[in-house]
Amino acid sequence: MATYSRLPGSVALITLQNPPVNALSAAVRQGIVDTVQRALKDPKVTSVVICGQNGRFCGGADIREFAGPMLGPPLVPMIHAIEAVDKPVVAAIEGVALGGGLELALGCHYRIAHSKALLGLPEVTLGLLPAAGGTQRLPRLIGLTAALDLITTGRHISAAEALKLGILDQVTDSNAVDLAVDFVRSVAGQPLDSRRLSTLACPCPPDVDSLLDKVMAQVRQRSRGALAPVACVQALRAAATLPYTQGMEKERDLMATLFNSGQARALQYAFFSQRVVGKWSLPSGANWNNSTGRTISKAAVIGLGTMGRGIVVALALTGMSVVAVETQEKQLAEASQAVPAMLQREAGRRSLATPPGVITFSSNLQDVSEVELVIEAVFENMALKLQVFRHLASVCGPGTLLCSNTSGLDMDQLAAVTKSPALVVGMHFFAPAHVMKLLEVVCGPRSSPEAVATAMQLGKRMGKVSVAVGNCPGFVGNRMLKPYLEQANFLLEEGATPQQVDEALEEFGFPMGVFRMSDLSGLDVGWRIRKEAGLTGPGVEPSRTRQGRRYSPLPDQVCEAGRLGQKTGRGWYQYDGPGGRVARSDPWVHIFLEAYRAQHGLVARSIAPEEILERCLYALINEGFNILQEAMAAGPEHIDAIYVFGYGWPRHRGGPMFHAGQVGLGRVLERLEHHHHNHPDVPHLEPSTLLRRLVAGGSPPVQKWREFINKDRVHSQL
Ligand SMILES: CCC[C@H](O)CC(=O)SCCNC(=O)CCNC(=O)[C@H](O)C(C)(C)COP(=O)([O-])OP(=O)([O-])OC[C@H]1O[C@@H](n2cnc3c(N)ncnc32)[C@H](O)[C@@H]1OP(=O)([O-])[O-]
Repeated sequence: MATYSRLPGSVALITLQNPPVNALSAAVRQGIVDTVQRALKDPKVTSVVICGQNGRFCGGADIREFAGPMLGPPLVPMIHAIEAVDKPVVAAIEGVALGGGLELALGCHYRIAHSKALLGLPEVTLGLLPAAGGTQRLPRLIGLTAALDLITTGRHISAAEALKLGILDQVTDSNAVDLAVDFVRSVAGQPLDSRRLSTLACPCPPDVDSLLDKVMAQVRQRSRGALAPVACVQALRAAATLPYTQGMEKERDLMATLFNSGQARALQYAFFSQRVVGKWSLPSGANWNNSTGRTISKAAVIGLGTMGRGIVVALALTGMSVVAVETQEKQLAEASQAVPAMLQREAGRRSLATPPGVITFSSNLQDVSEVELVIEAVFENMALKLQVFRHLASVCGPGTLLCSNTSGLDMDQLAAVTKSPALVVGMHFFAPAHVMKLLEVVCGPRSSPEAVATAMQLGKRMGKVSVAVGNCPGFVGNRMLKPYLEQANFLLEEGATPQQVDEALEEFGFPMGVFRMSDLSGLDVGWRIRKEAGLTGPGVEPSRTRQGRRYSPLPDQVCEAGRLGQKTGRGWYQYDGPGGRVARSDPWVHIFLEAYRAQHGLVARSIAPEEILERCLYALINEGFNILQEAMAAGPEHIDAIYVFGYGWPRHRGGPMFHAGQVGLGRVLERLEHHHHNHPDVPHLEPSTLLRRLVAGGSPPVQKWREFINKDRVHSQL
């Protein structure tokens, strides 16, 4: 709703009320229509201020309403009516003016904001465009070039930047509503024609066509198949080339196409998934709402390889002091050079409100005795990690939280060698740890609510999307990756090339296909894990069946040839030299694959991109169903957030589990059955019981899966 009050000096104050972000629900829109009418009709009112309750102007259209029929007054005529009012209307912006919220402000004649306010048109991130006149009014106000940037990226900008761009008329460090009220009194009676943005011409550079073509080309390349950024450019072309009314028609038509697309549904689902995962719970009943985490002010990181260095930076960026420990002198010397530079770069990029914390480098584990939380980030080797945890248990106080950055080892085994297993929890970062948004918080069977809450809160402080997961080999992300990688290798055996597999996945929307990604991460990482698992190495029978199932030794053989990826200048592709970035097809790989197939009597066949996608993605999705059934993830949103934020799953496809729903669960089941029939020695292709159950239950939408999962859970950690 919206409330109306009359202030001294003939000012009407309209306050939007819809906590927590005053989204423009049907009731709020109706409230605005009614109160604006009232202000218009009241002869004693000469000017109007619109603000939002609780220091937040407006977070835009109510996204929850998008799923149902459109009720209440529509936004476009409502904003148009405000613009047409013959009494000055000022938007007093505190907190946020995003999406429809900023569009509402653009319909007002003046905009005044608090210096801490954030503004933006983030609709593109929801698969939409600013369709309440945003694509037509903003370029008329700030020019085509700046509007293209804001609308196609959806980025939030500070009040200072908005002032510079000309979106705001004034910015204040004190109360924006009070200033707006004073201001509107001072402009009452002045002509408003030049303040009605819809009547202005759009300032454009002389070579408008070439600018639009250039931006369109950039957007197409960056968006990896997403429709909304392209539609945003089309709408802005209309703003630059057509009269306002026709521009609005174009905006409406483009919005209609986007609104009904699967991509918009996927992106809105991704928006809510990101928020759902913050609300973690444990089987004990402990959850985000009833558990208190500790506020950490001093932490330590053990191991300063690539991951450890990134973790140190991520922690220091929160303002806490960090003890960075590395026992190998050479590695320590390198890290103490590299880490401060990384910190400085990242702090500069983020323009931090609080200065970064102090980092102390040490080669002595004893130096962590005073910290409140330790993150172990040594080599992925259980014996080594156990040794570190035993040492930590003797050095640290019994109340210290001990965390491991393991990417898949048993957290409970690590907890068992400490004095307080309840204070042991996994914090699985993704490389580079100070940049990547995902954090898997691994809850062992003995992890206390306090330990989980602390890790989740710390993740939030570091700006991560933290997802609580159960303790199983590979946790959630890497466990699902295993069948995906496995299928990619099998496809090479059967006749595909690394390029064909990568192209199919990149066409789907991944920033990099599986082989280019493996070259970037280093092929030795997986090789070491397979050796630890006894799947390869001296004494292991070199057959294509290992541990009772089909196995492809191809990646091991590539490593044995000294090809470890980008770092050695050769892997599944060739590069310009060690550390090179541009992947080129390598004749060596083709000859190697042919020789391998000939040696094993395999006849290469032509493999269509559809089969590549089905085999890789459905195997991964199938493992996701197993994970849900075993309660290693609390819901499909958790898996989807992990894949979107940690594994490059295209956001406009929602995540693997959402994608399965979009394809149709029946279809996924049928194709898995088909591929399992053709490859009975690949257990990962055998459809999960949960998937069968969901299909038998009528393939409910992803939001309803929990009802089936809870009936079906094998054992539960989350
Ligand atoms: C014709 C139409 C044209 C128009 O152009 C279309 C639009 O405007 S599209 C819209 C364009 N606008 C956007 O894209 C802005 C989207 N919103 C944001 O970016 C952030 O929420 C914001 C920065 C505002 C606050 O961040 P923060 O302080 O970290 O807080 P938080 O993020 O944790 O959210 C708190 C709670 O509010 C909920 N909720 C939030 N916004 C909306 C909404 N619009 N609606 C409904 N609900 C919304 C959110 O789900 C959460 O609920 P819960 O049940 O407690 O989990």
